[in-house]
Amino acid sequence: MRKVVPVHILSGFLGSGKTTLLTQAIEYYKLRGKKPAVLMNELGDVNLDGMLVEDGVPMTEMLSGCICCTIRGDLGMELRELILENDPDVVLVECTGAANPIEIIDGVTDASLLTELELASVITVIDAAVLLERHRAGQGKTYRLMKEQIRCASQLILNKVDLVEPAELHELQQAVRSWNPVAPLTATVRCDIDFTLFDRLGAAPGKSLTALENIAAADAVADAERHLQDGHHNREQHDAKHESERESEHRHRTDGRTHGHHADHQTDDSPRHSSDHERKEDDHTAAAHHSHDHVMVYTHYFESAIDSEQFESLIGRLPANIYRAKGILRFSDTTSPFMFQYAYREADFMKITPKQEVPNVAVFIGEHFSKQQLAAELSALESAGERSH
Ligand SMILES: Nc1nc2c(ncn2[C@@H]2O[C@H](COP(=O)(O)OP(=O)(O)OP(=O)(O)O)[C@@H](O)[C@H]2O)c(=O)[nH]1
Repeated sequence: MRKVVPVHILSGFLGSGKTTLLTQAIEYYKLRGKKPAVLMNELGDVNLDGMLVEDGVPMTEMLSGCICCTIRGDLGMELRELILENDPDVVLVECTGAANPIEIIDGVTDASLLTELELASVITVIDAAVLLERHRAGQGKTYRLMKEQIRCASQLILNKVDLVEPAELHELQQAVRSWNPVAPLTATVRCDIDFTLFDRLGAAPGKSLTALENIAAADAVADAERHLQDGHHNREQHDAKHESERESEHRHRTDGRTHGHHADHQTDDSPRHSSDHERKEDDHTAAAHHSHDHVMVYTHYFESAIDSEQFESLIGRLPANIYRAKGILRFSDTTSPFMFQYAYREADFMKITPKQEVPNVAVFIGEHFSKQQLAAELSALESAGERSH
C-alpha cells in the first residue's frame, strides 16, 4: 500500500507549550512502535528546543528565520529530504511561535506536490495567561497573530490553565470559540491531552481536511476584516454574529481553494482617503503577510560562566516587551549546566547533563526592545563573573 506520511503542524504563540506537546507526542509514538520525525524552526540561530527532543528521533532544523516567510521556500525540500532519508511514520513540524500558520500550511501543502505526505492537522497551542492579557487589551499585533493561529487550527489546546482563574478560563473559551467554532478545544496544563488524538488525526489519509477548510475560512476572515476597515469600522468592536455571517459568505466565495495566497489580497482598488487609513491598511496587510515583523530576537553567546543570582535578578527585571527567553547556561556557582526557560514572566531552570558539547547561550524574543542595552547588561554579568574568580 502507498505510504502517505501524515504531517502535523504545531502552531502557537511564543512560549505557549509547543515543545512541551512535541516531546510528549514523540514519547507516545515511540511507545506505540511508530517512528516520528521532527522539523523544527527557530527564529534564533541556535536550536535549544531541539535539545529536549530525544536522541534517535530524526530531526531537521531550520534556524535563523521564520519558516513562514524568509525560509519558507526551503520547507518543501527539507520535508522531502527528511522523509526520504528517514522513512518516518509521521512528521511533526514545530513552527516558531511568531509564525503565521497560513503560510506554513501553504508550504506543507506545496510540499505534498513533491512528496507523499499529507497535512493531517494544525494544532494550535494557546497560552491562556497571555491570551487573557492580550484579549483584555483588545488590540495589538501579537493579539492579531494569536487570533490567526487560533483561526487556522484544526485542533486547539488551551494550555497553562493553571495560570488563570475558572471565570477567566470560561471567558477565554468563549473568545476562542467565537474565532474558531469548528476545531475541538481542550483545556490543559502542560499540554496533557489524550494522545490517541494523534492516531485519529492521522488515521484517514485524504479525509482530514478540516484544517484546509479552516484556512479558507481564515483567509475569508482576513478578507472580511479588511473590508470592514475600508468601511472605517473598528474591527475589534465588531459584533461576532456579523463577523460569522461575513465569514460564511466568504467561505462560500472561496470554496474549492485549497490554500490562499495573500498576494491576491494585496492590491486594493479602494481609494485611500487619509494617511491614517493608509497606515491602518498597510498595518493590516503586513499582519496578513508577516504578522511577526514586529518580533525581534537577540542571541547572546557567553564567553564565560556567570553568577546565577545575578542572572536571575536580570531576568526578574526584564521589560514586559521581552516576553520569551531560553538558554543553556554555565554558572560560576553551580557545577552542572542549566537549561533555562522564560515565558510570560515565569522562569524555569533545569539541570542538564549534555551528551555533546553545548553552547553557553541565551536567546531573547520580544518586541521593540533595545538589543544594545540587553547586550550590555549580559556582558556586565560576564565581567562580574570573571572578576569574582
Ligand atoms: N505554568 C505552566 N507552564 C507551562 C505549561 N506548559 C508549559 N509550560 C512552561 O512554559 C515554558 C515554555 O514552554 P515550551 O513548551 O518550551 O513553549 P514553546 O511554545 O515550545 O516555546 P517557543 O518554542 O519559544 O515558542 C516552559 O518553561 C514550560 O515548562 C503549563 O501548562 N503551565
